[in-house]
Amino acid sequence: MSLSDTDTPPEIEARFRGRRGAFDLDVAFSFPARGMTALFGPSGCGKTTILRCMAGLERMEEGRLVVNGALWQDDKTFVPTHKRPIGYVFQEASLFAHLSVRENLLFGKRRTRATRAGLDLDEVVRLLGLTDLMGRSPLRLSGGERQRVAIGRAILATPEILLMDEPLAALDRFAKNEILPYLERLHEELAIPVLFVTHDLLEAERLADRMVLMDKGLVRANEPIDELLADPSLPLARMPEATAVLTGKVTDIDEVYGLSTLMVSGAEFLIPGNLGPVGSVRRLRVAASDVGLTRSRASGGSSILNGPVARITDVQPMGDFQMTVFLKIGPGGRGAPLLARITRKSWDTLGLEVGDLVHALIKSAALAKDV
Ligand SMILES: Nc1ncnc2c1ncn2[C@@H]1O[C@H](COP(=O)(O)OP(=O)(O)OP(=O)(O)O)[C@@H](O)[C@H]1O
Repeated sequence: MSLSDTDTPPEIEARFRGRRGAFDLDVAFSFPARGMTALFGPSGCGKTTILRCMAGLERMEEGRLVVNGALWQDDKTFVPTHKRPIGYVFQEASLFAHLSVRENLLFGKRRTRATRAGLDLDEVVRLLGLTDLMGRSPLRLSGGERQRVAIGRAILATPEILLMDEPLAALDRFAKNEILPYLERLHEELAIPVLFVTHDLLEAERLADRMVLMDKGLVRANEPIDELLADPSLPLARMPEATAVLTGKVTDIDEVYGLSTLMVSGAEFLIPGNLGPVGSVRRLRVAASDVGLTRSRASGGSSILNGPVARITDVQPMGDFQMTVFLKIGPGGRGAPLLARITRKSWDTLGLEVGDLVHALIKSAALAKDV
């Protein structure tokens, strides 16, 4: 029975075990063959090694890799790199200096296999904003522009999976901010699954649907990003900059007040600015430190527009004086996860307990940051 005969959506299944010098890698994880998955963890935890194993650039003592039902590696099989339909984007774009941007992009396209329909050149050029660069030499591009071309070239080869190894790491913050919106757009429109390595949490929060969290050669967690960031058993929610991501659909634009309504699991949010056409999917990052809690919302008594009902699912001390409160939005407490950072005094004064329903007050300015 082929995968298409079952209800199981296509996925990528990887298992690699072996030693490099003093470093032991022992990972087994799978992720859906759609959307963006971040491979996240501290320096030296094995992220690049995993990507290289997936590309067939390295072969571990034990390995198994299945991509969309096709076996690329097991005890007996090892599909060589040049036969793997992958796109690989490195930290530094390696473009052909003697070719124009257009020729570099078409070089990717020439390798296109006929089996899988992908984006055509015009779509890639539009998505990555390359129109004005097409005739230029890569030597006359900024780092961010070069990286956009490298990503475009990789996509035009219509791979089964796009592997990106810290594609933004070589860029300064300004260039990163310039390229991130293009990647967000790609995220919306690209059918090819992307596995990208990063140790920048902000990148993962903005782009990833899922995160594989690594530590010392092991996978510590592999979950949808919204759940992972707010998982009380993992370290990310305990960091000072702990942040939740909320994904929702734009349901209304109020031109008079300049507010967009975003329908998130469990509540509607009013977001300053025009978030784009009704129906589009948008993501909000909400820092725990931008969320306060109250038991009741006195009518008309607050400038805060967003105070959805949420249930407290867990609480952890953060140092001596603060608490991290874990919430699920909605009266049933089953909606999107959210985090709040409040003082221990407020926790005690309000007499809060796990299981309580509260209002999570979110500053509008905090919601307007990325959009
Ligand atoms: N061929 C090798 N021989 C010896 N040690 C190796 C070899 N390849 C990788 N290592 C070691 O394996 C560990 C994991 O390396 P890897 O590059 O995968 O980490 P990483 O998580 O991608 O790190 P970074 O975020 O710094 O790029 C490191 O300690 C590295 O020194």
